[in-house]
Amino acid sequence: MKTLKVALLGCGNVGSQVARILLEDAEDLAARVGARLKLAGIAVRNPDAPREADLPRELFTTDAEALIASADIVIELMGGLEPAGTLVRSAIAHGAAVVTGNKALLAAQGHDLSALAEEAGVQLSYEAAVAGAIPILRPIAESLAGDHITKVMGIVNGTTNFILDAMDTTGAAFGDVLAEAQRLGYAEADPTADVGGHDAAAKAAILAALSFHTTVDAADVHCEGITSITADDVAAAQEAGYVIKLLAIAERLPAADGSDGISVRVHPTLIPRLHPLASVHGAFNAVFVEAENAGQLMFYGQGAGGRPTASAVLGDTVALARRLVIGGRGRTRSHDVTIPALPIAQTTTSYYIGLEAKDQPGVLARIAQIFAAHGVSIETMRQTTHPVADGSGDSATLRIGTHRGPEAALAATVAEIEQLDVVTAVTSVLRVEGN
Ligand SMILES: NC(=O)C1=CN([C@@H]2O[C@H](COP(=O)(O)OP(=O)(O)OC[C@H]3O[C@@H](n4cnc5c(N)ncnc54)[C@H](O)[C@@H]3O)[C@@H](O)[C@H]2O)C=CC1
Ligand SMILES: N[C@@H](CC=O)C(=O)O
Ligand code: NA
Repeated sequence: MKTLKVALLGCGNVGSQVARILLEDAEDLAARVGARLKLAGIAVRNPDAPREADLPRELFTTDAEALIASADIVIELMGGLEPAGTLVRSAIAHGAAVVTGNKALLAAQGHDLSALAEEAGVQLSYEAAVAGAIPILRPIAESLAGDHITKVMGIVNGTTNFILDAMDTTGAAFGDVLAEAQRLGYAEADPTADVGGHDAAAKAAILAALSFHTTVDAADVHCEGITSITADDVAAAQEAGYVIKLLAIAERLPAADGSDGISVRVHPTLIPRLHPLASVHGAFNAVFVEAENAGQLMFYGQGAGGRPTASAVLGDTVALARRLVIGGRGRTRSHDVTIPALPIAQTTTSYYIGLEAKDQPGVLARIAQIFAAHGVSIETMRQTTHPVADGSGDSATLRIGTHRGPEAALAATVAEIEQLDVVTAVTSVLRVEGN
């Protein structure tokens, strides 16, 4: 039986599990591939660092380039742009097939790397980069290749879902839950990538590029994280029958001139508690895909963590190893159309607004007039009154839900309401999906 040499770059949460599976399941993998997958070495910064899995010391090296030079398959699980980018390019130049879970690298340089791989006739696979263990990129790129995807919407960051879910179900504090997500291996090396929405934005860019057969610049993804979400926001959402989730949304929309555009965005979103995405708990992820002929599809599973992510890495490795056994050129994704990215102002959504106003006659009418002036229709309004701490009278807490409208009109409405002398604070503005 033929032997394919595998070089592993990085041995952290995911890499250590990939190494373990390659060693423990060697016989099964050989039977599935039709060739032995020999773990030739593991490149790390410190070969003597303690590892999750019990791995032979002689596999470790600090010389990644030497390892790559003799490999048939290179698995990059270091993370970050450099040296990962240079090493992936080096692997492609050597004619090795590449598997990576590095969404930051793919969102920033995926187009160039795919073009290089295409030119070199080598395979580049990255199922682990989006929604961990969930098979989502292969279904989009292959199973739905004969359809037209119109929208992709999902929970694609395990860390933030873990945090928001704990805030919603146990009232836990943000910082404590983040520390737990780090301990469980869900968070990125720098967790601001998670809580700031950038990890989800990188995944949204990858999803949009594959779904719409185009190039998506990570800078074109509108990105808001969850750092400003408070326990009050969570409680107000609960009261109104919603749950707050960080959603990544990519959709095809008509641009202002009537041509086609795509909107790619990540932001905290209210969704009704009966919506299927509301029941995605912990570090689980779920992605909705809408296609012209297939209709609605939903993919659900573990989006983070060493073992689940290693499953996706091994799936890619087996698939491309099978291709190496059969022979022939590999095929990576192709971008054959350019669709402009639309600014967030050109999307359509609905808002749920929380504000504090003076409890005086005429206040509601003034607020309602501003909505009307911008053509924004109010769907629900709730008011509770409470005394102001300094004894100067009563304050009204207002929660206003709107019908769907252009984002630009909704944002202008909020900006004008903030200027009203009777409004003491706009406490939260969240978009709503799934109504
Ligand atoms: N942890 C997770 O749940 C998921 C992670 N990913 C992605 O998989 C990749 C790996 O993630 P983790 O295993 O969680 O990261 P990690 O931080 O636990 O492990 C990274 C490994 O790479 C090594 N490394 C980093 N820079 C290096 C350098 N310059 N030279 C040699 N070795 C170097 C580190 O020593 C460590 O062994 C990242 O791109 C991440 O975004 C993707 C999906 C899920
Ligand atoms: N940090 C990421 C890991 C998986 O991609 C997450 O929390 O989802
Ligand atoms: Na995946």
